[in-house]
Amino acid sequence: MNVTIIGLGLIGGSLALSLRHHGLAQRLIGVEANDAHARRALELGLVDEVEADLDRAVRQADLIVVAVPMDAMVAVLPPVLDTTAAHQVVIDVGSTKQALLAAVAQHPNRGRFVAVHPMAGTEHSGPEAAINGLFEGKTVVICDAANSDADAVRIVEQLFHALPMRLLYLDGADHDLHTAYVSHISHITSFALALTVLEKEKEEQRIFDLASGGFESTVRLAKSSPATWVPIFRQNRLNVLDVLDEHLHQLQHLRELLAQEDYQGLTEQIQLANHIRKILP
Ligand SMILES: NC(=O)c1ccc[n+]([C@@H]2O[C@H](COP(=O)([O-])OP(=O)(O)OC[C@H]3O[C@@H](n4cnc5c(N)ncnc54)[C@H](O)[C@@H]3O)[C@@H](O)[C@H]2O)c1
Ligand SMILES: O=C(O)C(=O)C[C@]1(C(=O)O)C=C[C@@H](O)C=C1
Repeated sequence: MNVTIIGLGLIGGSLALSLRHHGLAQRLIGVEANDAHARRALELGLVDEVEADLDRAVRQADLIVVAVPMDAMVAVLPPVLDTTAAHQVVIDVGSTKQALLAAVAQHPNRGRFVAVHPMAGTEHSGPEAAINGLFEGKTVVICDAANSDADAVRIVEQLFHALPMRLLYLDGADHDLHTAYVSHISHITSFALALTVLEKEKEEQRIFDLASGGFESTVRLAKSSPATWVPIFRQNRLNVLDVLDEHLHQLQHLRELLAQEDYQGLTEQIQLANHIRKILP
């Protein structure tokens, strides 16, 4: 397969490495808005060439992957589909789905598009962040598969099985609800934790000296880029607000138990939280 990847950052770059590693891509063509990223992607060997003209890049590929931030995704996908022919397949890798699916719902080439979300990533971005093997053993969500052509879905299923990834099928609304409840809220809490510590602990050396596994593991996501996360929060605003209200309630409850010296109550809440061990052993 010839593959065109639009957006040569963490996810586009990692997918390029995985496709190459598994012998799934013969020729890899990149499209990248940031010249420095384009140059670095070529130096790192993520793609064979970078094409400045979007239409030309799309026409040369069997598979087109759109791997740009969610605000750009909604702008880029319709023109990509305008150029897509009946033998080609287009996928996205976006973290939210409803706005994107709505943007192409009436497109005459909608059937060639398969909405895909690999549940794998890191807090880093750009071509330097690309990792071979990032997707191995992880889940990939395929959304609203019934609205894509059956042969396009089959090609995408074979591709992700080969990486290998576990396939999960959801409709766009369920996808956005459940990713808000698990993934998006985790980023909000980590940003809030970093802001809290930076506000209270003015001596940065103290943060450096005292940060151990606990702080490192809970603050890791706060290193993530606003260019990735603001568009996600914007497109999934209502679901994120819903889960954020619950989170604020939980924080308030824990605060009240401590203020009231209700240590039995705190024990019970921590035991309830420990249930997560059964789900994620
Ligand atoms: N970061 C994660 O952990 C993660 C995981 C799964 C899915 N995603 C989704 O994958 C997509 C890409 O995220 P990422 O983490 O790889 O971001 P990234 O910032 O690492 O890479 C995005 C790249 O797209 C480029 N770009 C932006 N607009 C463009 C345009 N119009 N045309 C061409 N290139 C353009 C940027 O310059 C950048 O190099 C996002 O939609 C994100 O929601 C991210
Ligand atoms: O592990 C991380 O650093 C991630 O942010 C990956 C992560 C997540 O688990 O929330 C982030 C966004 C996605 O759309 C999918 C995966």
